[in-house]
Amino acid sequence: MDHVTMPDPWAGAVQDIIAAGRRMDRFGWVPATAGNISRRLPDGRIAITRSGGHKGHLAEDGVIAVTLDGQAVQAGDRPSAETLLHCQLYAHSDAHAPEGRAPGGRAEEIGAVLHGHSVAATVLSMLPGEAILLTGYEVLKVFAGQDTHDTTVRVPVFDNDQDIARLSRVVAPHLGAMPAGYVIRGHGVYVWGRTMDVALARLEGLEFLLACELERRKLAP
Ligand SMILES: CSCCC(=O)C(=O)COP(=O)(O)O
Ligand SMILES: [Zn+2]
Repeated sequence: MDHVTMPDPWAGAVQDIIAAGRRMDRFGWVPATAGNISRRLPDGRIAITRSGGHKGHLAEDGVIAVTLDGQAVQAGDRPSAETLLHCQLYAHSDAHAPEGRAPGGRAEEIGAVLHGHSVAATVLSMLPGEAILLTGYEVLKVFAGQDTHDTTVRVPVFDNDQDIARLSRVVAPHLGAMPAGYVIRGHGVYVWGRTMDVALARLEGLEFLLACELERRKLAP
């Protein structure tokens, strides 16, 4: 009988995260040690980047496991400083996902979360206001529930806070109503998806639109 090799879920998650970090680095979205990346494991735990490393040059030991409440599985491991922002998205999706569908941008099953620090997200979010409005762009259709350019997608902007637990409490009431993700002021974006590929596509879409918006405002301030 042929020997069948079963895929190793941990190795798969680590490779997804390493590849995502490289892709984000190619676009310049993870400068220095910025950004963090996570993926859900089949047992409900989360694979997430270790704090402080360069996310474009991750090795296998740059990814560690945490529980859904953000505790490192292995004592002494230091997960991303922003782990709680990832965990709250997974926990919310567990509590609300209607079988993985996301009509109208409502809660969906979340399998991967990405955080980057692009120039466009950083600069645009320093302008006053509680949201960045994206209107009329074809690429808006990359977001769940959007099927026309003829619409406005609201990307909430939350004030930055070094106290991540407190920041997560500010984000909490908006969970399930952010089809494009959110931005932390002067800091960067959070985007998620059912799979790593979906999360990456949405991140590329959002970053493209933020870059467009930055250019547009330079032309017509
Ligand atoms: C130099 S970036 C400051 C920290 C940050 O915002 C970030 O995204 C990276 O933090 P981590 O602990 O995940 O490495
Ligand atoms: Zn950050």
